[in-house]
Amino acid sequence: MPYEKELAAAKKAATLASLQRVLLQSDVHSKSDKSPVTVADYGSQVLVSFVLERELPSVPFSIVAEEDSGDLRKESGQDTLKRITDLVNDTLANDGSYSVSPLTTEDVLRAIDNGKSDGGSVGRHWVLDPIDGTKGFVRGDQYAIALALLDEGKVVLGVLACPNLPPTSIGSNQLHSSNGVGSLFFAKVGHGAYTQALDGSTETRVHVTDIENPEEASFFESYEAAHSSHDLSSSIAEKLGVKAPPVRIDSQAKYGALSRGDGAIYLRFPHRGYREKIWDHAAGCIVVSEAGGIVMDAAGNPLDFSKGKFLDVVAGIIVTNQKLMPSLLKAVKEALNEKASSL
Ligand SMILES: Nc1ncnc2c1ncn2[C@@H]1O[C@H](COP(=O)(O)O)[C@@H](O)[C@H]1OP(=O)(O)O
Ligand SMILES: [Mg+2]
Ligand SMILES: [Mg+2]
Ligand SMILES: [Mg+2]
Repeated sequence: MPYEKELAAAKKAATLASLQRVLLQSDVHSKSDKSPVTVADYGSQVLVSFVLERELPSVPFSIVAEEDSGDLRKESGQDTLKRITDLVNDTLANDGSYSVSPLTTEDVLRAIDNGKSDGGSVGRHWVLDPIDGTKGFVRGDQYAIALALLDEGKVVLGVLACPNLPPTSIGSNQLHSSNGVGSLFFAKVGHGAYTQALDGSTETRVHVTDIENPEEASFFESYEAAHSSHDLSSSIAEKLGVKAPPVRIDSQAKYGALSRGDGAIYLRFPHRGYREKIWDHAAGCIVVSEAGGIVMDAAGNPLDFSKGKFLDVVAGIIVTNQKLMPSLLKAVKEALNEKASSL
């Protein structure tokens, strides 16, 4: 079966990265674009790179990943580098699947730098967001480890590990895992989307909701208003006739929740000047598509992951089922036109 080994390796990598035990509020640093990064973001990138290299030793290796080692190579980054190295070694030792001598700080820097690839339309590239939704992670809310594989510019498999998303469906007031077990979602092109609890229970196939009436639909959007315009999504929801208030959660956990029918629509309208990255959508996009949903930009184009690390989308990203997409696109067009004429 195509991509079977790769999917098994990706599940193992994302699951291991989700087992890092960290003190949440500590170790938050600011990157040059002012967004936060934590010891766990780096640790997760190291663990995923380590597991993929171990599990797929014969394959040439390319990863397009969010984090880089620049700040950790500076004098001021030495403490953080040491903490990342300890965290990764603790996680590997607790898991026990790999008998290796502890990684050195050099090994850690090298593993982070494996993520330097530019991607593109030729060959195979892994696409990794080691912690997607860092702000959610720091708050103790939703976040995801998001890993996908591109082959000739197309997403062929994706895995989302969501440590704080309960394995049973969420309502708007039950967003947290009550027993501490999170959810894993995975999909391979042409083979459907599946979920299982992050502690390894049996897998079940997932489908997006088959709701046709927008009045029965609920929608997801970013928790952070700085990441996506809440005004625009409420205007779209109103035009469409959605009655329920928005369900705001961080990260690609939104794609996971949508793939199993917890909500019907995901609206994302980043503010002017922000460019979407492939690692923020590749895994979520294949999980939802294989669950029967559709992911498009606000002009109705499919997402193109073949152009390097950026996704050039028109205006925003919208996700829903086949039945609701035509009326959603119409509402989006109207809301965008209104916004343009009011400026
Ligand atoms: N100014 C911004 N606008 C939109 N998205 C952003 C912005 N800054 C960071 N992001 C990224 O948006 C995603 C989270 O979106 P949300 O949780 O709102 O759906 C994350 O990938 C986050 O990066 P990161 O991976 O560093 O957390
Ligand atoms: Mg980040
Ligand atoms: Mg992200
Ligand atoms: Mg991230």
